[in-house]
Amino acid sequence: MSNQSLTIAMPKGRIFEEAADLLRKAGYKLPQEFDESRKLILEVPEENLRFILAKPTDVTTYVEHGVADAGIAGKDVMLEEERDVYEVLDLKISACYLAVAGLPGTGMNEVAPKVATKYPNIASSYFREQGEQVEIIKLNGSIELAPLIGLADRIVDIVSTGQTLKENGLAEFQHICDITSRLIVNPVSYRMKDQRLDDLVNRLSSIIEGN
Ligand SMILES: Nc1ncnc2c1ncn2[C@@H]1O[C@H](COP(=O)(O)OP(=O)(O)OP(=O)(O)O)[C@@H](O)[C@H]1O
Ligand SMILES: O=P(O)(O)OC[C@H]1O[C@H](OP(=O)(O)OP(=O)(O)O)[C@H](O)[C@@H]1O
Repeated sequence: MSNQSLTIAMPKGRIFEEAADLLRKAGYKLPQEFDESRKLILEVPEENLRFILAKPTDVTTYVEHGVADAGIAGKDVMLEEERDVYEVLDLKISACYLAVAGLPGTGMNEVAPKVATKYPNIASSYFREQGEQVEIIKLNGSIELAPLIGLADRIVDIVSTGQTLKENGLAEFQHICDITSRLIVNPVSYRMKDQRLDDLVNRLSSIIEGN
């Protein structure tokens, strides 16, 4: 197989552990330093492989610009950003879903309905498809605060265990879509480094299918 160099963008944060585990099971020698150090670029010279560690929402940027050949990103980020990258494999890790939630027993304000979210594009297309005209308010975190404090009637946010909704006394109204992490590839790398990327996909696929 060709020994072209390969750069893979890895998400920091909650996806990291499952993604690293999957790559290690697929035989990629992620240095142990990865789990402990603050270093952001780690080389595996014997495999001509380099990993970069990025914020989950920035992985798509590195891959779209071609400074990383491949990366791991949540489907939520892919749907929100519509980047020019190929989504080549469902890694079936970091499962969660996007939902509409709000205060139980409340409807939307009939005159000026407001929806708070970290995902303005996903939220506006969802409500457009439902035939509802809403004002979208972009937040960057603690989305569940919005209905509690009177900023919005509804939120669109990630639900995983449901604990955050429960502890804040919110109800889930609609399930929008299921989310898992995906392997994404830069379109030029896909052509130029096809053997190495096929190998990556095949090795990861056999682990995912065996899980
Ligand atoms: N409970 C959850 N909350 C948020 N994201 C989740 C959850 N469970 C799985 N995910 C997936 O993990 C991805 C990364 O999560 P998140 O954006 O919270 O990253 P982080 O690095 O942990 O936090 P931050 O981006 O604030 O640094 C999401 O895009 C989503 O696909
Ligand atoms: O269903 P659960 O298991 O409770 O998980 C869902 C929560 O986790 C995420 O928030 P995160 O922890 O990323 O914090 P944030 O508010 O800063 O986005 C998400 O935005 C929800 O608030």
